[in-house]
Amino acid sequence: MDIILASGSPRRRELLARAQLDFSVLRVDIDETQYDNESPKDYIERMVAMKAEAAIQQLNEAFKTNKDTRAHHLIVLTADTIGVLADGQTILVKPIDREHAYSMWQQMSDSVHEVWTAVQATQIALRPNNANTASNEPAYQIVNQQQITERTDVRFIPLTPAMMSDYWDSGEPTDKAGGYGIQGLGAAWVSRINGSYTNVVGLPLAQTLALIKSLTDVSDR
Ligand SMILES: Cc1cn([C@H]2C[C@H](O)[C@@H](COP(=O)(O)OP(=O)(O)OP(=O)(O)O)O2)c(=O)[nH]c1=O
Repeated sequence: MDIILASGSPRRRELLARAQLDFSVLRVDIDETQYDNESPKDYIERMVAMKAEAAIQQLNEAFKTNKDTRAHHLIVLTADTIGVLADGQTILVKPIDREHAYSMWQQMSDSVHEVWTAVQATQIALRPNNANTASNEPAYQIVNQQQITERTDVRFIPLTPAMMSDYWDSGEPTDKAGGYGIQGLGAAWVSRINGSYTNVVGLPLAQTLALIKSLTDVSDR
C-alpha cells in the first residue's frame, strides 16, 4: 500500500527514509493553538487527527482538479511532537520568540521533562463511484485509522543565561518543540534519556513501522 508522510518536518522524512520504505511527502499546515485547559493527551491526539484531515482534503482537491491519483489505497501518516513538564500539564511547543524559549528552558533546566510524539496512520481508499465526474463527494474515504503516543523522559543539565543566549543565536531552536534538537547542538543539554531516541527527534520509528504493519495486516485479511 502506498504511504504518504503528511509532514513538513525534515527530521520525520529522514527517520522514515531509514526504514527503506517507499513513501511520498505532502506538506500540511494547521492551526496548532492549544485550547484553554486542553490536556496534553487531548491536544496531541487532536493535532495528528487534524493533520490527517488536512492531508486528505488536499488529496481530494488534487483529485478533483486533475483526476490524478497516486493509488486506490493509501496510508497517510501524521505526527506531532510536544514536551510535557513534570506537572503533567504544561505543554512545550515551538518557541514563538527568544523570551518564550527562555521561559521554557528555565522550567526544563536541571530537571526531567517528557517528550511525546503521537502518530496517526489513516488508511484511505478511492470511492468506487468516483469515475463518475458528476459526483461531488470527496474522492477518498477513510477506511481505518489508528493512533499511538510514545513518551520519552529527557533530563537536562542546569542551564545558564549564557548557554540559552548562545543556543538561541544558533537558530536551531525555532522550529522544534521545547526549543531544542537532541539530534543537533541541543544534545549538549541532555544528560540522560529514558525511552525511544527517535521519538524525541519527532517520529518513534520502530513503533511507527509496527503501526503501519498492523494497518496493512488488517487490510490483507
Ligand atoms: C524535542 C525535539 C523536537 N524536534 C522537532 C520534531 C518536530 O519536527 C518538531 C515539533 O513540531 P511538530 O508540530 O510536531 O511538527 P512540524 O511542524 O515540524 O512538522 P509537521 O507538523 O509538518 O509534521 O520539533 C526535534 O527535531 N528534535 C527534538 O529534540
